[in-house]
Amino acid sequence: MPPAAPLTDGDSPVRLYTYDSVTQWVWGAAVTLSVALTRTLEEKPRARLLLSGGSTPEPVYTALAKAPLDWSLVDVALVDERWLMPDDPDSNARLVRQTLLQRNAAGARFEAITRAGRPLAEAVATANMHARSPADVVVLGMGEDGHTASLFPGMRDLGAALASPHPYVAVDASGCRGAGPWPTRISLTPAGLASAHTRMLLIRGQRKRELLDRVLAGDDPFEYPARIAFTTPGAPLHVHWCP
Ligand SMILES: O=C1O[C@H](COP(=O)(O)O)[C@@H](O)[C@H](O)[C@H]1O
Repeated sequence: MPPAAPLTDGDSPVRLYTYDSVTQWVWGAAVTLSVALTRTLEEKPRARLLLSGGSTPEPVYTALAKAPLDWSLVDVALVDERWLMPDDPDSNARLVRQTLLQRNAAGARFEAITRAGRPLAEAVATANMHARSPADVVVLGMGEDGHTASLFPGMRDLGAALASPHPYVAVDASGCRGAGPWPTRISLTPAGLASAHTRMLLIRGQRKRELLDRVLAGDDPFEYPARIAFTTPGAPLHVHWCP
């Protein structure tokens, strides 16, 4: 099924695609990602795909796993990770393994950020080393507090993360409700997002639709860090939403 037509015009830094049903949203987003990866592989020997975690993207990743790509040429990495081992049920690595890295996509190369016995600083350094290959396609999410990746409003080191020249940083989101029981995290930064030629934001539900309107009404990332998705110079942001 082809993606729904964007609601915003072609010059806007944000293109909004709305779907009537979850099924349409899943397939619209999955087809868009599959096309973006196919086009990348027409231009480059390998494609680099960065994926968010959380609860929203699961069915899209499951659908994308069926895409008829040469997945052995796709490097899959994470937008962010909680300071949990990659087999922890609450880790973003586990989500990606159980949903995307199946079926046709089982042959993709996956880089988890955390590994048993590896300290936080080393995990960040390794993520930054992998990120020397710039991201091509990035899938972002947005929490109900307006966070994206692991950049939370009110987070004490948010300024440093936003200004970092490095693609990944360690963050301490203690006291940020949206971080749940996992305050220590590793996050993509605007510097890490900038290279991607395809940026997608996957959101569902009326609350996030209303939040999106507030996010799009300004440009201060300290209020809503999700604004980096469209204020970071580079590619336009494709927002895929359904009720
Ligand atoms: O904690 C996280 O939350 C966001 C949003 O997740 P959702 O459950 O509201 O969809 C996610 O994008 C991020 O990768 C994750 O670490």
